[in-house]
Formats: sequence, structure tokens, C-alpha cells
Amino acid sequence: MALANIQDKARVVIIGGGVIGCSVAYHLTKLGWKDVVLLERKELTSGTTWHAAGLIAQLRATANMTRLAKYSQELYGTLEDETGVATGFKRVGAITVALTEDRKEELFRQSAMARAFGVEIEEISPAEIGERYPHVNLDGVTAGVYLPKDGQGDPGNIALSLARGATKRGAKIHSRTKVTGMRKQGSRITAVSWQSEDGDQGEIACDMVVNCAGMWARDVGKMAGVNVPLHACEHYYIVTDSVPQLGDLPVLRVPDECAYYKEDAGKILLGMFEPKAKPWGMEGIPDSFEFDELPPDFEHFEPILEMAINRLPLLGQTGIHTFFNGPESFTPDDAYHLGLAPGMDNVWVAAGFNSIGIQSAGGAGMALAQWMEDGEKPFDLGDVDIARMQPFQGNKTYLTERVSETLGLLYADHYPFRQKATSRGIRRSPLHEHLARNGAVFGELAGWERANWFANDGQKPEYEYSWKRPNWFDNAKAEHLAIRTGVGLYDMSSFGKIRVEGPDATAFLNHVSGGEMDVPVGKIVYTQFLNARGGIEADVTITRLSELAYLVVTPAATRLADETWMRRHVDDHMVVITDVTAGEAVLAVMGPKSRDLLASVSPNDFSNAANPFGTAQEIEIGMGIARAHRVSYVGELGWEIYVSTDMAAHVFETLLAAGEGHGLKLCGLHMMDGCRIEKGFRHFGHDITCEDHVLEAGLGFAVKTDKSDFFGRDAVLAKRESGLTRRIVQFRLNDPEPLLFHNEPILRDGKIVGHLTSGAYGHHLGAAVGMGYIGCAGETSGDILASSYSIDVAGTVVGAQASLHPFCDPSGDRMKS
Ligand SMILES: NCCCC(=O)O
Repeated sequence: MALANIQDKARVVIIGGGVIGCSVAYHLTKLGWKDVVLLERKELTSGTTWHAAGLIAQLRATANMTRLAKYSQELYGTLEDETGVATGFKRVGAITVALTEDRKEELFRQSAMARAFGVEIEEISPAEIGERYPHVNLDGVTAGVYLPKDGQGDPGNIALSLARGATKRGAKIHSRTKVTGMRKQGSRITAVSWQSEDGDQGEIACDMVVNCAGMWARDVGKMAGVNVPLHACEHYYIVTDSVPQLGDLPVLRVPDECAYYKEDAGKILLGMFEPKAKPWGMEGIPDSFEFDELPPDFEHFEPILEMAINRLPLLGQTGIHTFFNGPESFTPDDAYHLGLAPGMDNVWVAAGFNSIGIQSAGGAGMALAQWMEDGEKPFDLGDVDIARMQPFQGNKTYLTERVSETLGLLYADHYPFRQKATSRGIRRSPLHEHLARNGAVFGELAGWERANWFANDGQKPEYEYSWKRPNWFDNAKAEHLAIRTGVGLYDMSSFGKIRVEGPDATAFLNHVSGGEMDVPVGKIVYTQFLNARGGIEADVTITRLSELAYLVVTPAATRLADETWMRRHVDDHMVVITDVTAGEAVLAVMGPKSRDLLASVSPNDFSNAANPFGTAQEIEIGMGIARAHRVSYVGELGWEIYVSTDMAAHVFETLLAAGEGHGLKLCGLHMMDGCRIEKGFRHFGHDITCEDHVLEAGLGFAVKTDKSDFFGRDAVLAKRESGLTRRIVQFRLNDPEPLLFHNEPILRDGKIVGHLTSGAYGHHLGAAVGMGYIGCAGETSGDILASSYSIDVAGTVVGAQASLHPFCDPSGDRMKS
């Protein structure tokens, strides 16, 4: 039985009536979408939105996340005029306070980044903090930053205003209507079934579904067979009684004391991000949950409250009106989930907003709607793309442990290379114990434990985080120099490995990639998957294993996204695509002495004639067998040895034993990053993304427009015709001391023209190196290089050399030697 007022067909069904669902409905209707239906199990905003603090910050960790946050802030400033529903948005500004020298460095680096991203920001002294926020105790304050355009709003009203905007343009919103199931056909949801509180039920046939179900999104995802890794945690704040003559105050963040403060209607709201949070609701969120709160746990938040009373003494002089504890969703990496769910062709996700839902909702809704409209990401959304999540990350035990940390990480020191402490050791290379015994210090990516550097004998194998030269600086240097002058071995088993085989394998890979795939067996092709704009969706090597089979090798972090991209472009091709990542380990043996080392453990011929650069050969190694791929991401002579996981330890032991006579050094991935930047090799997600045109990224050599048609070819031809408007430039600091991490502003003749997309120390070159895009419409290489360049490192402008070619071995002779 269906209620008369709920239609039985829609173009899109949005599940969840929090601020995110309302924003998606608002933006889809703004794009002219009709038949937009939003279903909310209780009342709009009754899950998390209603109790959000409503801080509206603009600066986020990357350029595009900042772009989205800025968009939210601008939207909320004008929404009332359009919808008639006030958002309570006030541009009160925001101050973040540092209590340590490390935090000061972090804030000043963020401040430099803000300048590159076009966000107004001022670095301010303790005295200036006192002027802008007279109630704050300045004891121990080292510095601060002030963002005049930041603000705050009324979360519930922002959601209702967005909802009104959507309904005015025809969206239908049904509250008290719970989604009970989905009808699935292949990789599509064809209908959503619902039940209203008074017992009516029905089904809406639809073209698309958007899961905006907040802390219910993991369960809603399961209805569609989609992985949405998130978990609620308790989030605490208190609200004081009215404080006479408080006046408008900026938002105040004191991350070193895990606290934020917001003035609201003459009261102070103090919110907390404690280091060890309390996950909630994993055994099920009560069906009755609606505008509910959880019992406050005084012991849990007392330490933070004590610090806050010291920092803002008026808290101790004012009564507390409300102790609030409400659940909010957190994700494994503190980034929200947006986009088309892998495995499905019409299930979209916008969920897991990690306590920044209000400030993110406007931008996230806009980006998702545009993505749904175009069928392609409007710009790089890799930070939040749901496809970055690995299947195991939906595991309950993993999530429960991980989110207990990620809540607190919001305000922890964001040191470079900081690793998560929880939920570790889940994906391990078969060499893991060998590496650990040899002093490896691991970092985690996509669940993989990867050796980042090796401690010396007697050195504690642990990170000591710092903004200055870290405790592993000299270790990485020794590893780097071994690769440049001798031979090093590092474990790349975390590479994604995807086998593509079948009668149409060549035709399919020619269609989906820019490289020529009709090559002899054993050839390795470095290439990209492009979108219709010529932007880079994936950066891969593809090895022809046999007449009918290829191996696509992808970065660990993008394996699922790259596999998904291929599956979505199969069309009528007869191919089988299989993830074989776990089947083979990869040992990279690199450096000018790598040939000698391999020759000492293998009867095969590693000469240029037998195994030239860009080819793979089957080899015997020790008493095992493997495949030697002659490629390099560090810019040296070398091989990646692909060996089945059962023989990996044997091959490692063989190489290590033989390596003694060749000065073999075990190396980690910090070395790899420094080496690849010296060599100008791009890294997907940083230097190349879906919004970077392959020609502007300098990778025109890897796409062959003279082959058969391929996806993105027209955009490559068009760009050849119209000319480049931006180019990627490499930089080397003149001063050997400062460190680059990425996101530092690039100055050309004293003006900001871009930011670094990568940065690391180039131990071979003796200074920090980086790369980033600058605008260059109508300019020749000579014009670009005639300027003077510098990089803003935490507010200090450091002169830099610029180059359009790699600083290290521009001819590539070393790799091909
Ligand atoms: N929901 C609290 C947001 C905290 C922040 O913007 O810093």
C-alpha cells in the first residue's frame, strides 16, 4: 500500500534529511533536476545536524577542500535572500591559538598555504589575540592566526534553508519515512522501498540513489551492497549561562587544549576533541533516535574542561546551562565520503563528515550534484572520493578502534608524516617481519604497513615527529645516496596489481588508456587513464604478460578507484578484470650497482640488449622464479622484481645475502619520495589528478594520439591545438636548510602564482625540492624561466631555482644505462 502523496517514480532518491541531504537536494534542483525525492526517517536535522556547533571555517588541508569550504561560507551568506529562511550566518572571524613552537610552525605553514589558496588570513601575536578576544588567558600562547571571513551559523536553519531552496524548485521531502530496502539489478539500484511511521509502505523506482544517511550511512550502504566506512563517536560540548555584555566574538580554537569556543546569543559554547574518543552505536542505533542526546560522561571531559577554565576564566565564573553529548560520524582518515560507490553505477554517497558537516555541506552538495550531472568529477575530489576506502575499512572492529583516534586528530598536531596509532598491521607484505627485524619504521597507506625508513643499529625504530629535520633525516639521506651511487632494496608489495585478460584485452586497454597497448609480450607501458577533459584519472604501468593478458600496476591508494574506472569503461569488451594484488610481492632493486647484484643471484641476462628499459623478463632468482620489470620511480638503473608471495621471503633473503658484497642498503619510501621528486616524476593525487590535463602535467609522451581512439583523446588533441595554460615546474631551494612538504606557495617575481603539489628533501641535490603548476598562457619555456622564483616556507620567502626538466639526470641516461 503506498501513500498517495509519495510518488512511485523519481530521478533520484536522497536518503537522509540532515544538512548534507538537504544540500544535495538543493544543488541538484539548482542544476534543473526534476523528480528529486528526499526521504528522512524522522524529522529533518534530527540525527546530527541539529546539535552541530555550526562553525564555518574556510581553510582546509588541500586546495580543493578549501575551495569547497569557501563555497559553503559564501552560500550561507546569501541563502536567506534566496529562500527566505535565515541561516544565522555571521562572519565573526576565527582565531586559532598556538601554545607551542611546533603548533606555531603548523599555523604559519597553514597561513602560507591559505595565501596560496586565496583565503584571507593574518598571523597575529599573543597581544593581538588578546585585543581580538579579551577574555582569553594568554599564558603560554606563542602565536595565532586570524581568519576574518570565517564565521558561524545556525546548523538546523542552514539545513532548513537548503531544504526550502530545494522544495521551491520542486524537490519532494518526506519526513517520518524510513528506507527499508533497495531493489538491485546488476550494478544498479532500481527502486527504494520505504515505510512511514504510521505503517504505510511503498517503493520508488529511481535512476539514482544518494546515501546521505549520516551515522546510519554504513547500514544504508549495506542495503545497496556498498561499503561506507564510518562510525559515530560521542562529541561533547557545554554551553554556559548568559554572560553579560559578551558581545560578538570570533570563533576561538585552542587545538593544543583540544578546545573550540563559540559565542552564541550571549553564551559561550565550548566544544572538545579529546585524544581518545568514545565510539558509539556500533551495535545499532536505537530506532527511536530523534533529536536525542547521550548521557554526559564528566570524567571523560573533565581534563579538557579544566584546561578550558584556565584558558577562558569566565567559564569558571559562569553557570553551565547545558552539558551536551551527541553522536557524530567519523571516518578512518578524518575525510568525508563523497561520490559514486565502487561496485555500483548509480549509488552515490555523501556521509561521514567528522564534525565539520555544516562547513562542508554547501561545497560537498555542490560538488556531488555537479558530479552526478556530468558523470565526471568537476575537479579533484581524491581526498574525499569514497573510492579511496578499502573494502576492509568497513570492518566494525577496525572502525571502532580507528575512530577513537580520528576524532582527536582533528585538533592534534598535524606533523608531516604523522602516522595513525590505531588499527594498524592489517595488510602486511610477506617481507614485513624481515623488514621489521632490519629496523624498518612503518607507515600505513590503505591499510598496508610500508617501510618508510630504516633505523640504524642502536637507534630507536620510531618516528619523532617534527616540523624541522626529523629523527630519520640522516637515515633517509643514507638510503637516498645508496640508491644514487650504489644499490638499494625497497619493498613495493603494496602496489595494486590488476590482471586484465581475454580476447579483447588489447582493444580494451587501448580504449581506456592513452598508451599504445598493441606491443610485444614483455613490454611495459607507462600511461594514464584520462577523463573526457584530458584530466588524469589514473597513472599506471601496464605490462603485457602474454598475448591475452596484461598486468596493470597502480599506486596502493588508488587500486580500487583504478579498477573501478576500468570496470566502468568495459563497454562491450570481452575481458576479465581481477585484483591480484595479494598474489605477488614486489622488491625494487635500484641503483647503479643493481645489475651486478641481480647477476650474482640469477643466471638471466640483465643487459640492455636482453632486458632493455621498459621490458619485463621471467627470471630465476636464488632457487625461485620471478619476473624482473625494468622500470624505475627513483630515476636509476633498476628492476622491480615481481615474485609470488610464497617465494618472496626466499628472494629477499637471497638478495640480502648477496647484497653484502655489493653494499646493498635497505631503503624506505621517504627515500623514494625524495628521489622521485629530484627526477621530476609525478605522483598521482598530488602532482597529477583528474583536473590536471595530461599535456599540462608534462606527460604527453605517455599518450599516443596516433593510435586507435581512446577515452580522452579528443581533449588531448584540443589542448595541442589551443596550447597550454599551465605547466608543472620543478623547484630547488637555494638555501639547503628549509624543508618542503607540499602546498607551499610559489612566488614568481614576488607574486603568488601557485603552490607546490609535492615537496621533499633532495639529498643528492643538497636542498629541498618540489614541483607545482604555474599559469603560462601564451608563454614560451624561455619566458617562464626568465622570471625569478621563490617559495614561501611558513612565512619566510626562500629563493629557488626553477626548471622545466628534472634537476637530476634530465636525459634519463642513468635509468637506461
Ligand atoms: N563541529 C565542530 C567543528 C570544529 C571546528 O571547526 O574546528
